Amino acid sequence: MEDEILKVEHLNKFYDNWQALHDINFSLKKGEVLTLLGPSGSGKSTLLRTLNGLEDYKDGTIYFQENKIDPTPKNWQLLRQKIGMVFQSYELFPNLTVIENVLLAPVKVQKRNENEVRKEVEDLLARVGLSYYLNAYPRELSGGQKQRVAIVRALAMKPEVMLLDEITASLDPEMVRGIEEIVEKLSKQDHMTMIIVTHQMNFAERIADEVLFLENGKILEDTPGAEFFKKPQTKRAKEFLESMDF
Ligand SMILES: Nc1ncnc2c1ncn2[C@@H]1O[C@H](COP(=O)(O)OP(=O)(O)OP(=O)(O)O)[C@@H](O)[C@H]1O
Repeated sequence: MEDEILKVEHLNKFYDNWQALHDINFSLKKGEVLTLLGPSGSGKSTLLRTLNGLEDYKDGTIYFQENKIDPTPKNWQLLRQKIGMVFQSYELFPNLTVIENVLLAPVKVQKRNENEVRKEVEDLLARVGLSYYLNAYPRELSGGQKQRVAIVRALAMKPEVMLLDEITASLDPEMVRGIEEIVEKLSKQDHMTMIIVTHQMNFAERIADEVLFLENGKILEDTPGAEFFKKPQTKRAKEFLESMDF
């Protein structure tokens, strides 16, 4: 399909002998935001991590821009330049400053010109309100600021798609909204293609073009966001939304 960035067909994932993901199928088009919802332990993080090569899978096929991924470590290393990921726990290097954290991959991995990248990332850091913190260390930042750095670090690679794994889950409530606004702008203004795992239902409703509802490692629903939050198709999804006070 034209403009298809990611496609997953019949993906099965095991942890030892236990099956964590069952026959996962979906596709993601350029500019689209897919949100993974479901109860704790339903396999959302596992699926996201599999799409970034952080988890192996037993069978099934993942396509990136219509090319079948040969899931070798070397291929995933290359693909991580195109498939950016942001984690709940920031994963910043504690011994590097903000600007050093952000410049590391574009300069050392992508071998791009440092001055050129520096200009770009300074603009990105300004956009998220971090101009005064270029030379600060992660320990000097709040959780919300650290997460902004992590988002900019992923963006600095100019990825085709971003995977966001519960990126507001460790933040104080007053920080959550600021991060959500950054992600919403990324979608609405920059048309960034994203897959988002979140427990914030209001945010998911605002941002999701499509919702995958998972339970026990299976996709129970694949529904447009506008429909899912008004009228989920399955009883389980309805109960889930009620349990989230939605
Ligand atoms: N490294 C691992 N080894 C073994 N089992 C794992 C591992 N990681 C996750 N699991 C199991 O896989 C299942 C899915 O976990 P996963 O973290 O993907 O769920 P989730 O939907 O993201 O949950 P949450 O909303 O609580 O983050 C759970 O039963 C979990 O215990």
